[in-house]
Amino acid sequence: MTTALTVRTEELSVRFAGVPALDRLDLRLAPGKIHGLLGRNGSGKSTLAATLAGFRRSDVGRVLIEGGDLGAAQEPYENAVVTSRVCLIRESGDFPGTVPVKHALRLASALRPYWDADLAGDLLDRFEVPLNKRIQKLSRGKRSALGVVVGLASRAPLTIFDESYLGMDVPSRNLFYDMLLADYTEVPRTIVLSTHLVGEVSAMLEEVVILDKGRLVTQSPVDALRGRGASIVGPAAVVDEFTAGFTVLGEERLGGTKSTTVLGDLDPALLAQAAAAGLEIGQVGLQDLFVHLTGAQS
Ligand SMILES: Nc1ncnc2c1ncn2[C@@H]1O[C@H](COP(=O)(O)OP(=O)(O)OP(=O)(O)O)[C@@H](O)[C@H]1O
Repeated sequence: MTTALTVRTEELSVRFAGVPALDRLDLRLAPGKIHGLLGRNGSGKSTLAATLAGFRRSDVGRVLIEGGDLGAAQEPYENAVVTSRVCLIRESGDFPGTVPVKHALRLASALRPYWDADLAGDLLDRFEVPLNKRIQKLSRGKRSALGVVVGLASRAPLTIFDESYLGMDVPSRNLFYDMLLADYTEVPRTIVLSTHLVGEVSAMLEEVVILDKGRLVTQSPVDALRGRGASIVGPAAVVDEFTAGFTVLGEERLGGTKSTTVLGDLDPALLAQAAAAGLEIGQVGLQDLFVHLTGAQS
C-alpha cells in the first residue's frame, strides 16, 4: 500500500531564455486526490509537470514534496529518494526506442519501489501492447498505452500523466480512465492529469489547477469552481429576462427552449424566483468555465 504525497510550490518560476514559462506559482496539491492540470497550449503544463517530477530545476522558488514515507518536505531535483516515488509519464514516452517492451518494463520495475507486476501484465493484455515488439516499432497509440501501463503499474505515490494518453484512440482513452479510477480507488495516491481535453476528464477530477501563460488562474476543488456559475434552462424569453445582467458563458437553443450558462452566484431568493418562473437551474460544465477563465475557444 503506497502513501500519497503532498506537493507544494513556492513562488515557482521557470524561464526559457529569460521568458517565463512558469511565473511565481504558489500551489498546494493535496494528497490522495485526482488533480486536473488544465491550460491552453503553451500555458506551462508540461514545464510544471517536469519541474514537479524533478526533471527540471526551478530558476526561482522551489517545489517541495512531503508526506507518505518521505516525511518532511524535500525538493525533487537531483533527489533519487523523491524521484523514485514520483512517476511522470509524458507523451514522448521517455523509453529507449531500440529495446523490446518487456525490457522497458523490467527497467521500470527496477526503478519503481511500488511496482505491481500483476497489474502491469493485466494492463498490457487489456491495451493489447505486444511484449516482444521494439518500442520504436509500436504505433503512436500503443506507445502511449505503454506509458499508461507504466504509469499505473508504478503505483507511485505521486503520479503525473502529462497528456500521455492523447495518442490513444477514444476507446483506449476510456479504458485508461476506467483503469485509473479503479486502481486509484484500490490504492489511493496523488494523481495529476495534465490536459486540455477538459470535458473528457472532468468527471474524474476532484481539484483543478488552471494555468494561463505561466500564471496561476485558479486552484480550486471542482465543486467550488462549478458553483461559480449555473445553467438556466426554460422558455427562451423567460431565460433571457432572467439572465439579463449576468455574464453569459454560452447559449444553446432547441426550438423554443433555451439553455444559457452564466457566471456568478445565484442566491436562494433568485433560485426561488427562477423556480417560480418555471426555469431549471443546473451546474455549469467545467469545460465552459475553463474556456471563460482562459479565454480559449471551445
Ligand atoms: N525547452 C524549451 N525551450 C524553450 N522554450 C520552451 C521549452 N519548453 C517549453 N518552452 C516554452 O514554455 C512555454 C510553456 O510551454 P509548455 O510546453 O510547458 O506548455 P504546455 O501548456 O504544456 O503546452 P502544450 O499544451 O502545447 O503541450 C511555451 O511558451 C513554450 O514555448
